[in-house]
Amino acid sequence: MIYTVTLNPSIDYLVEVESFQMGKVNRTSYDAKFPGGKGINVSRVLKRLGNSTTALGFIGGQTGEFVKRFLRQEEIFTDFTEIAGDTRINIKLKTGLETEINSQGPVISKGNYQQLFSQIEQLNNNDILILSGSIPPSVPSDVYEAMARSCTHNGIKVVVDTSGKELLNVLPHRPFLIKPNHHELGELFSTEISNIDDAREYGAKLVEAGAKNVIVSMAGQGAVLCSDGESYSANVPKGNVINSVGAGDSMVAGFIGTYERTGDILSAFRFSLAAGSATAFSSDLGTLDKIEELLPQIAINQLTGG
Ligand SMILES: Nc1ncnc2c1ncn2[C@@H]1O[C@H](COP(=O)(O)OP(=O)(O)OP(=O)(O)O)[C@@H](O)[C@H]1O
Ligand SMILES: O=P(O)(O)OC[C@@]1(O)O[C@H](CO)[C@@H](O)[C@@H]1O
Repeated sequence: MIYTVTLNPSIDYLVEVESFQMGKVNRTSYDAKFPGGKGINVSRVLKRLGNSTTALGFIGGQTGEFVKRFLRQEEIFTDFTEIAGDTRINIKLKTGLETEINSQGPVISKGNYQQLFSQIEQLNNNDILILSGSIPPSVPSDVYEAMARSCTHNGIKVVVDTSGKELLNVLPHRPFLIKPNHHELGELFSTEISNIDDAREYGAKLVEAGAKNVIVSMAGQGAVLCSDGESYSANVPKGNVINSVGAGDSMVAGFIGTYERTGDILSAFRFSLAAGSATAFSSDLGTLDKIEELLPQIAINQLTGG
């Protein structure tokens, strides 16, 4: 079974405003609510690909009920830890530009944290654990490191999609996949990643530091996969970007879902690009039909130099 962990789920409130005026009353031309949080997005895309997942994490209040109901309607298994506070609401404002306002979210008690941690300790070695998204201020900042340590000891594949120190600290525990975008990769090394060669060079450093597979996503410029002495690039398909929320999560889902079905890293990489772009070209997460339509446009090239 694939388990996703979302420490800080959300309702994503998508608001479209034409001719937005700062400091004025604006009226929406479109609005919609979706369950959000990176792990939950990964679960939703994996379901569309035909992979079964259980979504774990902290959930509470009426907003949490909305998230659970929505996931139930999509027939996604959940085993959330119920908390006293309300699941947050994140605003995704589309005005021509995309502006996001992500709330801090509710306080997580020590008891809540221990409850989630003991669920993780019960996973077994056929399972895959996907740890995705920001860590709420009330949760120990080494939570991903601690979960990764516990799982890799038990032979469980761990995927981590986060940034900064939290990402660096999981590397010694040999995560199966990490997926920094090029900005996040640059921040790790205090440099700028502006092309495929830079992404290959610095992605390979993360493999040396312990990651088995590293996908560096570069938005419209494509992506690079580094794994065990080899690296590959892939292009993105052509299309109209209307929503980047969840595009990175869709890449993680596309990679893991395909890897679980085929065991083939390159097919997984190709599918991950198609899934990311299918979401970027849709108002919600990309559908399987959309992903399959985009797949033929994606070519993989082996890169020289590691
Ligand atoms: N201009 C574009 N054309 C086609 N696909 C795109 C474009 N921009 C983003 N994508 C798709 O979205 C994926 C993820 O983009 P990006 O590198 O910005 O990752 P991210 O920062 O993790 O995403 P997110 O916006 O979800 O945080 C890309 O690999 C690609 O598949
Ligand atoms: O605040 P975090 O946890 O960093 O990110 C949360 C979030 O922006 O990430 C998802 C898209 O990747 C959204 O569904 C959600 O609102």
